[in-house]
Amino acid sequence: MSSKNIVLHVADVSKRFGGLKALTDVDLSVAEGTVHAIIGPNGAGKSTLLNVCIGRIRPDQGHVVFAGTTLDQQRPHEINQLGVSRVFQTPEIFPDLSLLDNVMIPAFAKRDGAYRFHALQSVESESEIREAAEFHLGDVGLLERRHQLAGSLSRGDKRRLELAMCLIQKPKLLLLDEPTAGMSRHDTNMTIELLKRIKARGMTKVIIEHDMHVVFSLADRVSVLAQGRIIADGLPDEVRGNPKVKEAYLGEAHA
Ligand SMILES: Nc1ncnc2c1ncn2[C@@H]1O[C@H](COP(=O)(O)OP(=O)(O)OP(=O)(O)O)[C@@H](O)[C@H]1O
Repeated sequence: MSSKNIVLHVADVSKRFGGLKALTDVDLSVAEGTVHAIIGPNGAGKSTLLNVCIGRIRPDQGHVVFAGTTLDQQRPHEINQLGVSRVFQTPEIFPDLSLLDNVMIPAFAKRDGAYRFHALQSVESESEIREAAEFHLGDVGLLERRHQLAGSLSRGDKRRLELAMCLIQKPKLLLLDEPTAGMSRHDTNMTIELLKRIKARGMTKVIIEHDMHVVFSLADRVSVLAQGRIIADGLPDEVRGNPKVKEAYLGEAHA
């Protein structure tokens, strides 16, 4: 690991679901300003690990430390307020509200600590938030559709909307669970370009991704999970050539 500041440290985390060991002794360090990809076959524990990082799942053992704060007792909205945002596999949007309202709500939440739409803010700050929402809708290519209802979007567009909902919070750490799932190749490439632009803004990202084109276009470092354990961790080219990684994926192909 480089000498850069570690912004996220997963230390010795284990999680069982009944008899199933979803995560076993997982250690992971994410350096500030980098894109860290987590890859692995289906059922490897990637989403569980992400959910541990945002406080949705409590580990049976181990800790997660974000920017010097141990997250053991923190609830999801408190972790969000510390500067962690996430894009889920299934977009969590407000289908009956416009795209613009969807992107404005998390900005109020970040500031006020709750999902209140008309909170105690002045009209001026509301107009600033609207401007920021329009900027981030532009970021994800949805500005022209800002007055449309979010429920009318395709699955790929809902994921881009959710990304804008994260970006407006200006997170220190952005966690992305398969950000290009359900997208056409064109939209996938647009998302890669967008994530590269965000990288230039210095935001640290952890990305779970099945699409190796996305992983190798973006990642500075790759960790590989298989059956709940980290089996490889390193630079993308090192991981690509690792025989254990090939075996884990071949095992899946032959399953
Ligand atoms: N809430 C739960 N209760 C019981 N088992 C669960 C739960 N969540 C996940 N699992 C199991 O834990 C294991 C890891 O699941 P997880 O979703 O973290 O894997 P993944 O690597 O994200 O898979 P995929 O790539 O298919 O999304 C799987 O065997 C899954 O069935």
